[in-house]
Amino acid sequence: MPTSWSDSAEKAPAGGVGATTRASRTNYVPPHLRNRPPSVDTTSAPVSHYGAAVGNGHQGHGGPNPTGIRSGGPRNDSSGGSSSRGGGAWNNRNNGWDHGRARESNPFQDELDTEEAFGAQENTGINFDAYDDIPVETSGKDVPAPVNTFAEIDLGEALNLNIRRCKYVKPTPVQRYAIPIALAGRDLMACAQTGSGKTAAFCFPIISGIMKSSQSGPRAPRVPRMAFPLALILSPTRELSLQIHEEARKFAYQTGVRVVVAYGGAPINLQLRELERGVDILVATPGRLVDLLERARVSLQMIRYLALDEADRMLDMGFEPQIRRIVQQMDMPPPGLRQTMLFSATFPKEIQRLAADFLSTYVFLAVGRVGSSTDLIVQRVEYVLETDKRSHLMDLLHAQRANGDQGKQALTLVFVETKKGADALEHWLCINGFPAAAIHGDRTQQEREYALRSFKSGKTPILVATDVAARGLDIPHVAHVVNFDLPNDIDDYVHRIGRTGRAGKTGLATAFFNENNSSLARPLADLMQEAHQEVPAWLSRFAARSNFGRNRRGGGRFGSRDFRRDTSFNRGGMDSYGGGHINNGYVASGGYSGGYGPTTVTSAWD
Ligand SMILES: Nc1ncnc2c1ncn2[C@@H]1O[C@H](COP(=O)(O)OP(=O)(O)OP(=O)(O)O)[C@@H](O)[C@H]1O
Repeated sequence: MPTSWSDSAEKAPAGGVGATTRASRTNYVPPHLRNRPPSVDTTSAPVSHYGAAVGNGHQGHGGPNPTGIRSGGPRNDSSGGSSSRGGGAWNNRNNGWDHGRARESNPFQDELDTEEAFGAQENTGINFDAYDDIPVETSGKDVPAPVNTFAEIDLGEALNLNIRRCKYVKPTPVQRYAIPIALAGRDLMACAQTGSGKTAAFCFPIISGIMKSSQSGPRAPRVPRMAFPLALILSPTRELSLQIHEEARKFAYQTGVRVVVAYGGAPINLQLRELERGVDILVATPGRLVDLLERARVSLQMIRYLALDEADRMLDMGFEPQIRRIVQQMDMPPPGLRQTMLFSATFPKEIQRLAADFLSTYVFLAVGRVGSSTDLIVQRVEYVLETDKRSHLMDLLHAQRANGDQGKQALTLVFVETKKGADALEHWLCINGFPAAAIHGDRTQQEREYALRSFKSGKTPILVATDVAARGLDIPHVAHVVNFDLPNDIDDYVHRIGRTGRAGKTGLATAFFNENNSSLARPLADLMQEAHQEVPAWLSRFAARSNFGRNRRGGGRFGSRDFRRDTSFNRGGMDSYGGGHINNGYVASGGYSGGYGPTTVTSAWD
């Protein structure tokens, strides 16, 4: 085992300039140098500022490494790396890639700006003590063993350096399990609690896989103005796609793997231009991707990795037809020929059943909630009549302000049911002296992004949101989530409160409950109990009266359980299910039940 992962990354300078020239770096041939005729190359092998040797005469491709040829298809990009601001002219052999990388904008800069805005830099590392007793369950055939450190995984030096730049010292539980599974080429359905690092869990293997396979794989056809990404990451909202893109750019910084984002509400021409410059990993929302496919500007025939973030949401009634279209009815290779990874904090069994269509002999991974990060969120439920909600919220905000919690560092996210309700509450808060912004599907994309920026920076420390902001968004310093209107579905509640208490930090979630929320009483009481929260007596009485939602989540200690464990399912026979394994002393109960109703599609979702 290597001494320490940190040891190796530590020695590299922060900017990467002058970093090592070790062979692992030379394998990857950046997009714009692939499939070029051998004629114009230099005879020497200049070493790039970043350690990647380029311009060697071998077959006209990069590097002194004789195997450093990637046949993965034409990449008309000049910028190199993942930045949209990369430079250099296309086919600029002498300084193209190197030059492009040198000009790759630093994706870590925005983070520095945010840290500055919030004053003293916080420890951004995960509080790993909070994860020590986390139950983990895997099922499927021949599940690869988990790792304890990044050092145990061969992710490649450039990626390791970026992990260190991200200040990730140890992998989170989902990363410990998911990364080796994905690196082994296995399909994966992973259910892990909110804020536990799922993005990196699917990005690392994709980036590493693309880097390592640069010398193998089939050639993409040469079709003018058509992009052939190797990996596709789909997410349900524009903001989440943007966030994944930002994260992936950091992980891919100076690796030569180029990440492009395409999402609705933004000018398509800019996105087309980015695609024309070459793309290895495409992060997209389904609607915009369908548009690009219909315009024949993107082909999925080279896809080797497909990741669905918030996969249960992507496969519910709202998105499923579009996802089927993209994954099954276009030119994407079928399961088995591509690697598919589905991630979410919640995975209803109906959705698991649907998802199985997209997977081949997959591993199911569940990282439990009890004794895990959801415990970091203190959950309170208060009985509040509809007519009293505003004054109740005002009391909360005044108390926060009096306690000094509403300082620059404490952000409050308030969830409401409707877009109109969001507008009205934002207005009311502002005229009552609480700077607020709002985000929902009727706002223009510019307005949405502005609201999010203003919230993140602390300029408007309150954000009123519909469910468009419920999933995936990783906003540091959100100290309080208020469910002004509770959702109808307990899984939506899980995602909403997960906007606080992220990466091992603590958070507070307050819900306003009244008769209108009766159907949520039982699953909410169950969830709170599981997470060791105090359940008010009146809520238990509501729950006892209610027949709704019994075992709604069906996951017991986990966000969900592998539906293949159901006896009914097993009778049907599925050869890919190879039994299960539970860690940390938790024993499989076996007897969990389904009971999921149809997934609710909230009106406010974009
Ligand atoms: N190994 C790690 N060490 C320290 N911080 C990490 C690590 N992995 C991820 N993080 C940080 O944890 C935070 C949450 O990660 P991420 O957004 O991927 O969570 P998630 O599981 O996708 O959450 P959600 O279910 O809400 O989408 C991010 O700020 C990320 O940078």
